[in-house]
Amino acid sequence: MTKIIVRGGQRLTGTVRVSGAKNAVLPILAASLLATEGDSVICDVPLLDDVMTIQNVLASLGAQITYNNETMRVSAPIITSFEAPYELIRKMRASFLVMGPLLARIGKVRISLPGGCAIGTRPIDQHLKGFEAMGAEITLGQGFIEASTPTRLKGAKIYLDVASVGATENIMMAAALANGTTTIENAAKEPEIVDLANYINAMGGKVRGAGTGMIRIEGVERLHGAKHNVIPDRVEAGTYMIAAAITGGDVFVEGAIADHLTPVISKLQEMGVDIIESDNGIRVRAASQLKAVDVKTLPHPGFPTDMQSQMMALLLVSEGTSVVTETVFENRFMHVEQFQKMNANIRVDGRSAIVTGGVPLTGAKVCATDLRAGAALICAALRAEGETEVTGLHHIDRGYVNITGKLASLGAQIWRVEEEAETAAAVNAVKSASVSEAAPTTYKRDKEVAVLKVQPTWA
Ligand SMILES: CC(=O)N[C@H]1[C@@H](OP(=O)(O)OP(=O)(O)OC[C@H]2O[C@@H](n3ccc(=O)[nH]c3=O)[C@H](O)[C@@H]2O)O[C@H](CO)[C@@H](O)[C@@H]1O
Ligand SMILES: C=C(OP(=O)(O)O)C(=O)O
Repeated sequence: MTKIIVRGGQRLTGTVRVSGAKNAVLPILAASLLATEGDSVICDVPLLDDVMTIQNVLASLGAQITYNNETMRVSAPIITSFEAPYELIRKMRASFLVMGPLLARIGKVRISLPGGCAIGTRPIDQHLKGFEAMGAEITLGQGFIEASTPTRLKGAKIYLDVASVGATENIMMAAALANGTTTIENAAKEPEIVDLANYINAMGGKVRGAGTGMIRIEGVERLHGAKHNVIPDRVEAGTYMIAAAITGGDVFVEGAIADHLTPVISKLQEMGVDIIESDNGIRVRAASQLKAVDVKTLPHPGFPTDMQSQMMALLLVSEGTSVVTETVFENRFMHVEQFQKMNANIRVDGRSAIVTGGVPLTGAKVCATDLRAGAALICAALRAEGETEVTGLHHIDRGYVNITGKLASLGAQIWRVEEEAETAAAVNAVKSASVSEAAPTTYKRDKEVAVLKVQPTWA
């Protein structure tokens, strides 16, 4: 079985560079479907399994895509299908974000209910409510959603019952080409929403207020391709900050934007970690003895749920008792059972986990139950006595570029063992190579000859 092996006890030092943000690049690539003319050139695109999945989704809909040197070029003058392939949509939550662009661009879409990390029921009612308010007719059945609109979508006033990141993004993209103005109230405020709005505006869109709870989108008739640099991944940055702190290390997280990490930084400071912010990154210096703190996850600018499990790893080695409360997803404590295999003292009580810190962690065989759980287990393993084997790597590969190589460069004793020796050579070469060395890849649809142009019904 493919696994990561960590031998704990090394203090991390040095510099680690943060890649482009997964949760920003995925909606941005979906939004590139909105451009009827010109190529989009997206820079700082991380080499992640989720990025491969979204580019395959785009290719299946008719987009032409190349990827080289962390730059993805997307051209979608013709949309050839209104049906997003089930086997891709079920892999990843963000693939559902093609629904808004397809509805806006061609007025028709058939898509399955999305997959993604199994951290809760993750309904999509707020996305659908938004599209319906804009005039889409939606039918659901047998795990599929079909939506269509006989005319261009209409601008609407939409209030989200929950400040959903995905619903805000999907509606924002649909509204960009709608007839009239859309307002999204109780919109999500995450930095990834702002990045998407900046990209849509670079394409000729008119989005105002992104980053606040009220976003106003004036629809335009057409959008064009644009060049855009993806923001650095705040969750990846936060993960390396925790990795540094848990080993009592001294690490410069290059590219991390402190403004995007305010709640994480402030919790680390409360625990006694020294944080030095600068224009091009964040330096993390940790004492060997840290204090317990309570943490409650909330939508941005609250403490991010995507950092909850990594923070729990750090609390395991801090003096005192902490209460970690998860309010965003109802099933995001699956890492607790895995931590317990490493001798952690944690008790779950409803939406809270009570962590008794300071108990020595020991290496164990553990499994990544979701993406961030996997990262958190690696963090804990860096501190644990002895060797830890982490399996379930398909989760980690969705969201971390070369995590073993990056941690090893900081002095961690960590390596990846592939299932079969032959695949090891190939996979490691791709994962560890700087992306600039990777050959450009062109993704094309299988049936290039049978191009079916899907015209909007109102064209
Ligand atoms: C690809 C991506 O960007 N993923 C992120 C995105 O996921 P995602 O966009 O799926 O998360 P949401 O913000 O939509 O979910 C937040 C909460 O709202 C609920 N909800 C959501 C939509 C809806 O229609 N109805 C509803 O009830 C969800 O079940 C959840 O309890 O934001 C999450 C919250 O910061 C992060 O953990 C994910 O990493
Ligand atoms: C939950 C996450 O991703 P997704 O929404 O794609 O499942 C995550 O990035 O931590």
